[in-house]
Amino acid sequence: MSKRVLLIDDDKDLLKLVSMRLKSDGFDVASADGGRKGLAMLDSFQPQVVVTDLRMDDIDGMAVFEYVKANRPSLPVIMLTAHGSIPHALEATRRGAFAYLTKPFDSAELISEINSALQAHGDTDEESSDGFCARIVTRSPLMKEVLAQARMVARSDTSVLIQSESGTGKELLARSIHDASERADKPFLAINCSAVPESLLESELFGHSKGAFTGATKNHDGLFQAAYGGTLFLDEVGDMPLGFQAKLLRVLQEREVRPVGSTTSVPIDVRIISATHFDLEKEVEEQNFRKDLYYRLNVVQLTLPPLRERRDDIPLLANHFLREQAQSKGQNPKRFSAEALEILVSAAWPGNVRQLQNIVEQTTVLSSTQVIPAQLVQNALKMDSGEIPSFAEARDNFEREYLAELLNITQGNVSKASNLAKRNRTEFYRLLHRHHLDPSEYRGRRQA
Ligand SMILES: Nc1ncnc2c1ncn2[C@@H]1O[C@H](COP(=O)(O)OP(=O)(O)OP(=O)(O)O)[C@@H](O)[C@H]1O
Repeated sequence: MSKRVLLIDDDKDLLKLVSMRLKSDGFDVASADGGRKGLAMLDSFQPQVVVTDLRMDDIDGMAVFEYVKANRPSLPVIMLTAHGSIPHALEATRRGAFAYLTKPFDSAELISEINSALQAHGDTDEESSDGFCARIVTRSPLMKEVLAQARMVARSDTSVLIQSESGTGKELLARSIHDASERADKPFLAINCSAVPESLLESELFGHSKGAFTGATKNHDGLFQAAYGGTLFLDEVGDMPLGFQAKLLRVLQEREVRPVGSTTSVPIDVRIISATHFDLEKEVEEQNFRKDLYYRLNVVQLTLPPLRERRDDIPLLANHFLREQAQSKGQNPKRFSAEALEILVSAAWPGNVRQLQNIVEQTTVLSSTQVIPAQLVQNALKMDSGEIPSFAEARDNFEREYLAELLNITQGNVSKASNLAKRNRTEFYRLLHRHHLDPSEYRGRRQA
């Protein structure tokens, strides 16, 4: 596929000449004879490199660069400058422009800079063709398929369930769907159902009225009300306690909430996007998740592939995070050595994109040179490689050990064990089932 170059220069002759030269070299070129026209072509043409003259009458090259930097931070910009404006071009490269060339320049020189820019920026599209999910960096066909589905559902009000491994970008996708929907100018609010204790979920989501419980000193809008007109993202919905699932279902069916302690209901207007790293269908089969709620949440299901199934994205994402980090610190981006990149590309990535982001952050901070060496990457991956479980894994491990200990103490007596845990028997059985613990194996055992 030809690489797309957007050429902006108010010198029409030069525009024609350079455009011909780039086209004969296989580039797909769009040209604009002014900054304003150039910016207007960003969305329709989706360039992979922008080449812009610095001095122009309407919007100058510096303003073009600033606009691109703010709106398409990963799109490289090459500045063309006349001799007198070199200081401005230097300033632009200091602020993140990829390179500058002084007029008159040799076309071969420009082509070489364009190729370097493409290489340094992952040599690929960072966005899907219509600008949907501008923040989602990918070149993976698997991802593009998911994004195409997401783009279609964004337009409707359908409930979406995103079922994928931790760190694959579920929240980012949910936010992108919201941004591409008609609800974009209303709030996008998120709640992590596994991080909020059951006793607080109701007031967090539905709100409470003054005096509803000790400490409720004034009326409080829940997230359903606060997100009115917008989108509510229920993260880790698979962790929602069964008892609460029935309440949520009722709210979704009746499209109104009654804040805790209130006698009146309030209408709601939210789109629900939920996410889980569990196989929710299996949870339904094992009666850990309500079937009726599952069907209500899972009108459309999207699945993000784990990073190990889209290794082509790794250099792209690594460069993206390097640039993001440099930008936040107002520095020039560092880069990975070729060997370091190879290690990144072949790593296992159990924590997916979030883990890659952490590794990039760690190694950038620790590298004393602009080029991050392979050894640093290797060390960071080793340290990250599993002695420390993820929060979800640690919680699962704790639950399993806790339940096993209760069975051990009570020698497999489920009534006693559920009493100790202050859970009813049915729920306790479900927990045992989820962790594949069989009480009969503990009967008659001497306490360990
Ligand atoms: N394709 C991508 N392009 C750019 N950034 C990404 C991409 N995928 C994920 N990220 C970034 O990686 C981090 C993790 O993503 P996110 O929180 O959306 O994942 P998640 O699946 O919701 O994670 P968890 O399961 O841990 O809640 C975020 O900082 C997000 O911006």
